[in-house]
Amino acid sequence: MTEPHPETEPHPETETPASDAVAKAAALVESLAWLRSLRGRIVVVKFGGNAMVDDALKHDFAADMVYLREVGVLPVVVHGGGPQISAALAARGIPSEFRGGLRVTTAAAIGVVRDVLAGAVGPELASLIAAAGGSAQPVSGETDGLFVGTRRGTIVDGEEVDLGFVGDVTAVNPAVVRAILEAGQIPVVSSIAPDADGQALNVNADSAAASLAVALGAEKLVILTDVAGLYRDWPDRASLVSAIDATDLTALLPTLESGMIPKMTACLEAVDGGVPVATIIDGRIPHSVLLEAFAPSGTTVVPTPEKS
Ligand SMILES: Nc1ncnc2c1ncn2[C@@H]1O[C@H](COP(=O)(O)OP(=O)(O)O)[C@@H](O)[C@H]1O
Ligand SMILES: CC(=O)N[C@@H](CCC(=O)OP(=O)(O)O)C(=O)O
Repeated sequence: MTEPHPETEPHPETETPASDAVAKAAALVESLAWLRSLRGRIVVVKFGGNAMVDDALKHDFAADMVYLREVGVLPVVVHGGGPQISAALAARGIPSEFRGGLRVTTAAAIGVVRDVLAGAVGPELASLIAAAGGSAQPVSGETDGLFVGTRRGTIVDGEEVDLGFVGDVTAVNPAVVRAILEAGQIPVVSSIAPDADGQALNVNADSAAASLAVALGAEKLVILTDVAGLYRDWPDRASLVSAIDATDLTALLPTLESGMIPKMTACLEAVDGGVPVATIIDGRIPHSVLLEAFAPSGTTVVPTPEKS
């Protein structure tokens, strides 16, 4: 009797692969079209909501960014930090309130906002990406002219409200972000923008992500949040919007509340500025960014189709 050849004899345990292994292989094959469409393209990802304050979700997010970069997509992260800023202000006894989804930022608060975003949250996220096997570079909007901001207020119930040191990004010089991408790294951007006099302004991170996506000519803007997406008739859970075009969203914007106002305004700005698609996804789900790539979820905003 001849001895079985170790390299050609089937291993008894691998003769019938488990069905979950087959499903994994199928998912990899399925991801090919998506990979091809995004390879070499910039995807701006706004990291925020629950995913920012849950350690396991933070690690999953960092791993997703590393994965994207390894397969040739160019992720650029813009991070939020609302809960961390609120905690730091409270610890210092500095009052803080939101109007129209934006934080009223006093002279006492702006330094804390900058310390939390650019001094703590951004560097921590960059370290997590490094721990997940990637390479990331924290960069504040104040670095090398990345952002220039202009002060803004807001309208609440028809009344103009002064928000203090809060701004919109009105100019972007993405050279520093491009240099980080070219060095093979993942930029992690904090949403602080100096005005023309060098005064730091607090910019909502969704809004900063949209401005950056437009300036970089990104292929996609992805915004993580802590709901399943945009609800047309919040809080009616049956009213989740899976896709909406810019015209329809413009009409819906005045009916939105709180944090959804800057978020959906950001999506609109992105697609109006030439980004082909902006998506709000549920960051409470582990690996939400990768999952969205395989199986679209949340709310997708697209430009208004041209009439033929
Ligand atoms: N139409 C709506 N659809 C979805 N969420 C809404 C809507 N209107 C208000 N919200 C609220 O907005 C929140 C998201 O905004 P925010 O808390 O600022 O998000 P994040 O922390 O992810 O930046 C949701 O958790 C929800 O409570
Ligand atoms: C003007 C304004 O509201 N700025 C935000 C900046 C951080 C942010 O946008 O964080 P999230 O994405 O976690 O909400 C703030 O002070 O909370």
